[in-house]
Amino acid sequence: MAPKIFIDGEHGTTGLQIRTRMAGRRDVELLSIPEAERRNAAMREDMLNSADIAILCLPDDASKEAVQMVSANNNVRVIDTSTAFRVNPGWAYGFAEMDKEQAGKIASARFVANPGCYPTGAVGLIRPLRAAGILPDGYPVTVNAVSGYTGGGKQLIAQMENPDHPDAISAPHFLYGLPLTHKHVPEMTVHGLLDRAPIFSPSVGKFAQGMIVQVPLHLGDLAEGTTMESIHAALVAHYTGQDIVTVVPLAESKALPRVNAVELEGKDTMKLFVFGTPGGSQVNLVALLDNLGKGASGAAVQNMDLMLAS
Ligand SMILES: NC(=O)C1=CN([C@@H]2O[C@H](COP(=O)(O)OP(=O)(O)OC[C@H]3O[C@@H](n4cnc5c(N)ncnc54)[C@H](OP(=O)(O)O)[C@@H]3O)[C@@H](O)[C@H]2O)C=CC1
Ligand SMILES: CC(=O)N[C@@H](CCC(=O)OP(=O)(O)O)C(=O)O
Repeated sequence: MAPKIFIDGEHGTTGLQIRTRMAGRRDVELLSIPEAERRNAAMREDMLNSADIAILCLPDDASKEAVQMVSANNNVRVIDTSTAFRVNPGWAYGFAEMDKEQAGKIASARFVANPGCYPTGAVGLIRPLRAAGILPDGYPVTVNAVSGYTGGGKQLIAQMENPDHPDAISAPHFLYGLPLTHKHVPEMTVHGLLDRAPIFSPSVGKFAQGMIVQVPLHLGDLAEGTTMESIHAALVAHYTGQDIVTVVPLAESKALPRVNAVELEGKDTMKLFVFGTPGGSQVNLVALLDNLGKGASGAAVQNMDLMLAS
């Protein structure tokens, strides 16, 4: 019998994209409730408890409520796409490429926390350098990023796409998270293996799907002898053996005049770049992804497949 999958929040931005990715799959049975009943708690509870894997695509509070609904039912495994459980030690962090053991941890977990879009890029760049001893304790890491506006879900999509919306946003690019307390900072700190919280400055551009995450570094403040080439080599070594996270060759990066935020739109992969001048004193590490691909729905389906294979 095909395993049953229920996407709670299937009519939202992340849920819809998971459904699209699952369309035509015969190896799973999708459980569904009509859009008009999406907030019907009794129906959701029934579906959640009928599923082999429940994928939660809900705001944090609704996710916590859904987890309560299945907590006593050991037959249901959960993938949560919200921020609610990402630094909870009882949950496996759903970034399969972050360590060699992570895919196995996800595969055998009952509870998997899908990473945030920005942390996917930031952790993807930072963690290998911490693990290799290149990024020392106390380094003042900064993370600057731009996201497609679908990252803000249905509400931000309406504000960006509908000029008649009462809170319409006309800016082609805006900074937010200005108090520097974005909800992704704890996740970047914990899974980036940082001992000091990074300064995180997010922004949104007038494009639907895509993301650039930047981590600029001063080489002189890293482990002795660190160069642009040794950072690149550490990233290559970390991501060898899989094909979802690609480290772009230095010669290829050097030839690029610009990085296009929407290059990976619709794809579930992530590209990492090391920019700078050979022999120079600074580098800029860049992650390129689709906020709804490797940053959300693509990662959720990847995690579901790992769990189904176990
Ligand atoms: N968009 C993105 O790029 C990313 C999103 N995420 C996370 O994924 C989750 C979903 O976000 P996203 O898809 O963007 O959000 P959306 O607002 O687009 O969709 C959320 C869906 O959940 C429904 N919902 C809200 N509250 C409840 C409730 N109490 N009970 C049942 N259903 C409810 C909404 O219904 P209604 O229409 O009635 O509000 C809507 O269908 C969030 O936790 C978000 O942080 C993670 C990574 C990236
Ligand atoms: C553009 C935009 O608004 N992005 C969202 C993050 C999207 C994401 O990763 O979602 P989680 O809420 O699941 O972490 C934000 O900054 O809150």
